[in-house]
Amino acid sequence: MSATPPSLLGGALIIAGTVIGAGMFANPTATSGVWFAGSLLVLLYTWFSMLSSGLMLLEVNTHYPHGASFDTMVKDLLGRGWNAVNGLAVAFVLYLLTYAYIFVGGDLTAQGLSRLVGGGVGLPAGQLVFFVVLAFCVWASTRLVDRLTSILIGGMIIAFFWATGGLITHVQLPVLLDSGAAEGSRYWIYAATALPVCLASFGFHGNVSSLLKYFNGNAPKVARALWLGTLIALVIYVVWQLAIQGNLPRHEFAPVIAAEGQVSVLIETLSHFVPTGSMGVILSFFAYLAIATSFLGVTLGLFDYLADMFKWDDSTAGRSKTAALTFLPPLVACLLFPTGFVTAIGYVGLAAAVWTALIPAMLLHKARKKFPDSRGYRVYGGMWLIVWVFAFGVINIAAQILSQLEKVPVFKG
Ligand SMILES: N[C@@H](Cc1ccccc1)C(=O)O
Repeated sequence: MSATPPSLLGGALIIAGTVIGAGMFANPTATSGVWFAGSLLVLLYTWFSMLSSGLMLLEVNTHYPHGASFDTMVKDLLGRGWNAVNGLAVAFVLYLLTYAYIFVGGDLTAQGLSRLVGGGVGLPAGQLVFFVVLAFCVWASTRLVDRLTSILIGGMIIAFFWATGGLITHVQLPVLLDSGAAEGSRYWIYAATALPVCLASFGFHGNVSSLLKYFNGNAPKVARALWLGTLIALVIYVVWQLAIQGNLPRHEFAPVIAAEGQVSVLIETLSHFVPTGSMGVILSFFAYLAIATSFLGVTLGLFDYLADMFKWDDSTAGRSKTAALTFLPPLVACLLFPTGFVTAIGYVGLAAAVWTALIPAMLLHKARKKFPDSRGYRVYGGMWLIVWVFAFGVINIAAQILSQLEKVPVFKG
C-alpha cells in the first residue's frame, strides 16, 4: 500500500470490497424462505451487529502497536487456547471462501467461455482457468493485487447499478410482497437458513488492523470508514434483494434452491420472468468482478497468514510453497467434492461467527478491564453491546447447526 494515508472513501472502498463478495450471491436464495420484508430485517440486524463487532475490534486494537494482528490481541487478552480456536476458525473461513469462489468463479468462467467458443466448456475446465489466472496474480505480487483490486471495485459498482437498474424498473409489487401466496404461507420459521449466510456476507473483520495501520492509528477515521463501507454494502444488498425478489416469484425459487443457489442458475431462472437480454451478461460480469475482488482479498490474507505461520520467506521458492498450500487444498476439494454453494457459505457464517462476533465481544470485555482509564477511541453501547454481539454470534452458530441437522424448517421452494 502507498505511503500517503488514503482518503476516507479509499478506506471505505477497501471495506466494501471485502464485504461484497460471494456472500451476496447466496443471499436471495438463503432468504427465499423469509422473503423480502423478512430479509430486510435480517440484513439490518446483521449489518448493525457486524459493524458493531468491527468497531469493537478497532477499540481493542488501539491499545496495541499499529499493525498488531488478531493473533497478538487474542493471545494477550484471552490466552493461547482461545488463540488456537481463533486461528483455526480464521483459516477455516478463508479456505472455505476460496473454495466457494473457485466454485462460483469457475461456473461463470465456463459459461463465458462456452459463449465465446460456442458451447461445451465444462465446470472443471472453467474452475481451472479462473483459478490459474487469479492465483498467478497473488503469487506474482501483492502490489499487482492492490492495483487490480481498486480497478475491479470501481468496475464492480458501475456494473452493479447498470445491471440491476434494468431489473429494478421491472419490479412487481405483488411478487415482492408475495401477495399471491397460498393461504397460511409461513415466513419467519425459515429465518435460520438466512442468518449465517447474511453474517458471511457482512464479514470484513480481518481488515480492521491493517486499516488502522494504513490510517496511521487514526481510530475515529477508521470507524468512519467502517460505517461508510458497510453502509455501501447494505445499500447494494437491499437493491440486490429488490432486483431478484421483486422479479423472481417466491414459489418459483425451487430450481435455484435445488441447484444450491448456483449463480448461473439464478440468472437463468430470472431470465424467464424478466426480459434480461444483455442484462444477463452484465449481471454475470458484475458477479465475476465481485467474486474476483473477494478472491484476491481473501487469498492474499490466507497467503500472508500461512507464510507467517510457517515462516516461509518472500523468495520465489518461499512464495511458491506458500502459494501451493494456499491454493491447492481448495482447488482439489472443489474438483473432488463439489457440494453446494449456499451450504458452503452457511458454514463460512458458522466459523466466521466465532471470530467476527464471539471473540470481539470477549476481547472488548477483557480490554476494558485491562485498560480501565484509556482515553482513546471508545465504541458506543457499553456492556449491552458486548452482550448483544455475543448473543448474535451464538444465535448464528445455533442457526447453522440446526438447519443442517434439519431440526428447523428449511424452505425448498
Ligand atoms: N464478506 C465476504 C466473505 C468474508 C467473510 C468473513 C470475513 C471476510 C470475508 C463475502 O461475502 O464474500
